[in-house]
Amino acid sequence: MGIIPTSDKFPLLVVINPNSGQKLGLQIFETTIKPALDQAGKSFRLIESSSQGHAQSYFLDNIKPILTDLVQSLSVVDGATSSVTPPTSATLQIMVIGGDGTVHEIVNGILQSIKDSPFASDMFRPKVEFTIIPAGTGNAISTSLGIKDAQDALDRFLAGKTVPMRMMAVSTRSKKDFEDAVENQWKVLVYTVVVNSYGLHCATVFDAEEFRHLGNERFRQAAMKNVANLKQYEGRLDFYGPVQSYDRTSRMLTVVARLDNRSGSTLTLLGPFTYLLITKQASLEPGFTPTPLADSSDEWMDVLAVQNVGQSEIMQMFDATPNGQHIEQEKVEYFKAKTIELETPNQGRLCVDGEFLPIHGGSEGRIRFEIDSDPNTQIFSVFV
Ligand SMILES: Nc1ncnc2c1ncn2[C@@H]1O[C@H](COP(=O)(O)OP(=O)(O)OP(=O)(O)O)[C@@H](O)[C@H]1O
Repeated sequence: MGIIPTSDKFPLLVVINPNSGQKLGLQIFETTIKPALDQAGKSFRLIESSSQGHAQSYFLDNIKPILTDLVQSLSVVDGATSSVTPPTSATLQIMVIGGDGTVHEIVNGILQSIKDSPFASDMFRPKVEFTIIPAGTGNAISTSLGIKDAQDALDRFLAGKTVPMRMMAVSTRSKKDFEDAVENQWKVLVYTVVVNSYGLHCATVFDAEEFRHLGNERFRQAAMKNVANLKQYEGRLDFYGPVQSYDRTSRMLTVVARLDNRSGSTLTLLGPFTYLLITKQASLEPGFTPTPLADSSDEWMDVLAVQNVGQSEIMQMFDATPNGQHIEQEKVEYFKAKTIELETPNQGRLCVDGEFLPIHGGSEGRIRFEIDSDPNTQIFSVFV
């Protein structure tokens, strides 16, 4: 199913998740978004997600025909020879009325479809510009960009300035590739735009599903449940290549490792971890800024690590997260890195943008996190 442009401008794709957050997506569209788009003369096509995974499968199935139509609408026809010159790039605009989970699904649907295909190559590479109308629960991406509400997001879209929205690639190795020591054995399982977590945060997100009816409060309820029954999560974190660390004395990031040396790790944290985040966003919800130095556009992943602490240290950390002051606390470690591997001795669970991945344990079950630098996947930007 393709899209026939209704004008010389290709339509904006408006993806609504009616189930996000307080379920206000359709109302926000009708009262705030549609009148403004109509007034601006901006044509659009509405895509309403009907179930979990629908936005991802929609883009997996439809992004190639959509890009084909987009390219056709931009191709230049030579009047004399009738030859057609297709563009080497094309910009697709997607407005999401929903939360981070919907953005995550769209990104993964698009990349699953076009990666390693002629739709993302040196000959042709699309650009995808997101406008995120915050209608979810956490709205981490919007909150981190300082977007206050739907009207603010809309105003930024109409103003037209974008910045790159970089992703993290989460990879594993198959048992066979690991045993055969196959070169380039890492396979990307998923791309994440918000956060990968292990330990207390992951357990909290997992348990928060049962409190979904409580809105944002569900994370607090689930966190308190897990703090009351605090566990330590065994594992080691190996950093490769350049690493920066937050230095509490100078209150600055300092270089720990400069080399892009992939032969050995440049820093190791031996755990066990109470709390571990690897993220691209400063805030995960309004009033919760665990990685205040994160920038969704830069070439780093921000790491917040708290190793083997008790309830009082964790509560002290939570108390200081609204303004990011927890990074001054002794037990809180903060890094910026480009390639990280997590190895756990036993099976475990990883949270990737609100979804869950099993960790198989042992060195063959290592999970790699990388700030993705492939130009064929770094195609996303966001209006700011
Ligand atoms: N029509 C639908 N009914 C039920 N669930 C849906 C529907 N459409 C999408 N979903 C699922 O809703 C989930 C949550 O979506 P989303 O992330 O947009 O909102 P949120 O969880 O409230 O916000 P945030 O991720 O910002 O905290 C996603 O996993 C998505 O797959």
